[in-house]
Amino acid sequence: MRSPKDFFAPLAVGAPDPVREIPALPSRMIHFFDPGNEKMAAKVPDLAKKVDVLLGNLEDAVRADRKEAARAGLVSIAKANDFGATQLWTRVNSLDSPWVLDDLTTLVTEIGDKLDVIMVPKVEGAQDIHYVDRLLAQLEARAGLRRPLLVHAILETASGVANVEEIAGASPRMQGISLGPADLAASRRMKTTRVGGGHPGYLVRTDPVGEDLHEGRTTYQQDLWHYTVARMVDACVMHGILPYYGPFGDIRDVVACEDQFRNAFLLGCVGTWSLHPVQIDIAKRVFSPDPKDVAWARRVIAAMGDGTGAVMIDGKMQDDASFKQCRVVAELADALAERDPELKEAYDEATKEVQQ
Ligand SMILES: CC(=O)SCCNC(=O)CCNC(=O)[C@H](O)C(C)(C)COP(=O)(O)OP(=O)(O)OC[C@H]1O[C@@H](n2cnc3c(N)ncnc32)[C@H](O)[C@@H]1OP(=O)(O)O
Ligand SMILES: O=CC(=O)O
Ligand SMILES: [Mg+2]
Repeated sequence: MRSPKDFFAPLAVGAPDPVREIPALPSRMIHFFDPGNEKMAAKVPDLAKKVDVLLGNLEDAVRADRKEAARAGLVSIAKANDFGATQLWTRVNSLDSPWVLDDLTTLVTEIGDKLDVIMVPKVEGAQDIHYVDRLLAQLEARAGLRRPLLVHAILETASGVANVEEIAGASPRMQGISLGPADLAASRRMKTTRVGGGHPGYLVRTDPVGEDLHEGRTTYQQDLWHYTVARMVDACVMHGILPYYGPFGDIRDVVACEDQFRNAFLLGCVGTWSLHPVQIDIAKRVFSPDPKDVAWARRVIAAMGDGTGAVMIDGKMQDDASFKQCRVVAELADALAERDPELKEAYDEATKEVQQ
């Protein structure tokens, strides 16, 4: 184990100093595209204006015989475009694959100055992050990078879930963790065949009302991902990094997609993945706090002064704890408003209405 004293020392001579704090940049949607797919690649400059994060995906969903085209495509897209405030991430192939070494070597040396975060799939434990950490330091030194690349882990194996706290704290590069429900379901041998979302068979039923065990009993579908998302959020917060929901594969079902995203938002996630352009606006809507909630939060903060004591607002008791919740909402709204003039207007408008 590294000594805490050495945690923020570079892992290779000439590599940049690790960051001490993970920047809380807007990342409501991490938009996946296949950089080797010409149609998708052509949409990237436009999409960059609409999303917080663009992610060039090299792993699953890219055919084995297209891996090299995807990698080369990402290099040329990154070189040809300036994405402004939109972050550029990549998802490399898994650490046991024949492609990952070339993914990391090529991307860091060719476009390391353009990339913000490297997403690592199928992370099993801290050892996987340690491997990537040292390799990135060596490559950063070779490329002469002045800013360290950050690392994002996908939580998609049973052992990854069992080790999630140590993964979250394995390196100062750790930026965040996303739930990977599809691979996680396979790893756990869950009996589902979907990419994220619920399942009608996972339910609870009210007690019987009479002799007939079928009559008058309501069922409620339960969330398959509640435990994992909640555990992931705690691990991330404990280590000062950011939690995300992952993919929702039923592209047509925009309603259930919004529900799944909102559950994750309410539980503490800061964003999600968008797999198709239709999911971008859903993520934006869900992961930007509602103007009414922002107005309420600002009102509570104003009424609470230094944040101690208790006050009554519209019949509801507010104290230090609700003040802190309101600050989470208000600070997120302020950060998003800085980037999005429409949101700023909506938040300020709702705040004015509450003050009148
Ligand atoms: C479990 C996991 O690992 S999830 C993460 C890995 N998976 C992915 O990254 C999947 C990314 N998304 C996709 O590959 C595609 O969206 C698919 C295969 C799901 C659907 O693609 P299509 O059948 O082409 O969808 P559709 O016909 O609705 O697309 C409409 C247009 O949007 C484009 N488009 C679709 N998805 C994307 C995207 N993610 N980014 C940019 N453009 C896209 C299509 O190329 C098409 O362009 P066109 O109008 O010029 O023909
Ligand atoms: O990579 C994502 C997943 O759900 O698997
Ligand atoms: Mg996966």
